[in-house]
Amino acid sequence: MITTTGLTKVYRSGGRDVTALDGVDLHVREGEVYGVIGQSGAGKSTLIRCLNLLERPTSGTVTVAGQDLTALAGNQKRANAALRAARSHIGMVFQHFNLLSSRTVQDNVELPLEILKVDRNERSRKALELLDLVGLADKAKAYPAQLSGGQKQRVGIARALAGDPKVLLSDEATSALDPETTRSILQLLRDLNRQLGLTIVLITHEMDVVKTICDSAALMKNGRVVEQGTVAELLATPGSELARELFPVGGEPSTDDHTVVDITFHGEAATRPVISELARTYNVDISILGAAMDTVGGKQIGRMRIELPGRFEENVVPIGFLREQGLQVDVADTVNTADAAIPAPAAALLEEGAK
Ligand SMILES: Nc1ncnc2c1ncn2[C@@H]1O[C@H](COP(=O)(O)OP(=O)(O)OP(=O)(O)O)[C@@H](O)[C@H]1O
Repeated sequence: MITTTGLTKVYRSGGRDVTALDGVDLHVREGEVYGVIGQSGAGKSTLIRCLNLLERPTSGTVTVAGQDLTALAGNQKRANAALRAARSHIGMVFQHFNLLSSRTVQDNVELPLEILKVDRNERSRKALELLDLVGLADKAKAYPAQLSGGQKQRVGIARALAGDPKVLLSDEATSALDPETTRSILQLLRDLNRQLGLTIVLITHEMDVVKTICDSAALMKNGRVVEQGTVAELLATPGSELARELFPVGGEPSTDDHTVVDITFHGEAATRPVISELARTYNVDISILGAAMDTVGGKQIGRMRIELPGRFEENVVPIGFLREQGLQVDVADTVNTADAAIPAPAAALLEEGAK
């Protein structure tokens, strides 16, 4: 639904160039909720603003629903009209709602339809339908100042849906809201995604948001996407920073003379009793140091940190067994760095063990 290739944005600021986006290749599938996460200054806002050409990229392309928006962006009147038409199929929700205080809730939702020159009766019908969809049918005549933060964001979402968008972009839509209201807005976004088949790209700095509603995620650092994929793919990627943040497992190893292993369960492997099989097959005592299980997109996913007696060299075969079960297995390099990917020599030994 959305593809960017080599997307680059350089700002000229105070006589020097700031590269906010540095060759971003993004792939968002139709109907998914896609989270972009990263620290302040990573380039998230710039990216989302480039997706609907609110910000004009310095180079690279943005294609939404098969249409190359960057090709439409020109200075001629016709190009602008084409871009406006394409943009009407991309809704946007903002952190601070951006409602007009002098307009009623209904009139705020009608605004994009006025710009699209939809007639008065149709505008009114559509706005009331959308307010009903976001649970605010009784607030049509209220003014933004009379609403709570969560209600304001519901109006912002209804307004974003006015042009029947295929894509909804959300720029930190829940950052200004308390945890309870955040949950209800995320639930609303999830419901809209399912009911309307809406593709949603949301940017956030909160891992919990990604965990609650995202099917896929990308991690941004210094204007680059350093990891991206479905949650299951990320979990299956050795050393994935996103996977580690999504499913942190704590637990300190007891002594140096043990091997600490982080196991990621997803798909069919999540439902099999692999730990007890391991203990029985190899007659080994296993300590569980930490674990986190969750349901993501209706599938059980989790991580577990276990400790096996003996050094790594003595555990090559049991670890090989775990990998044969289709589990993602990361062996701690040394004590307290158990989240590290399998170190190269260890990986070589594991392959030996598997033979
Ligand atoms: N209009 C601008 N002019 C100059 N530099 C800018 C402009 N907008 C953003 N930048 C710079 O581009 C980089 C990326 O900023 P951006 O706002 O996209 O990051 P972000 O990840 O969204 O951060 P935050 O979470 O704090 O909003 C930063 O170094 C920022 O200072």
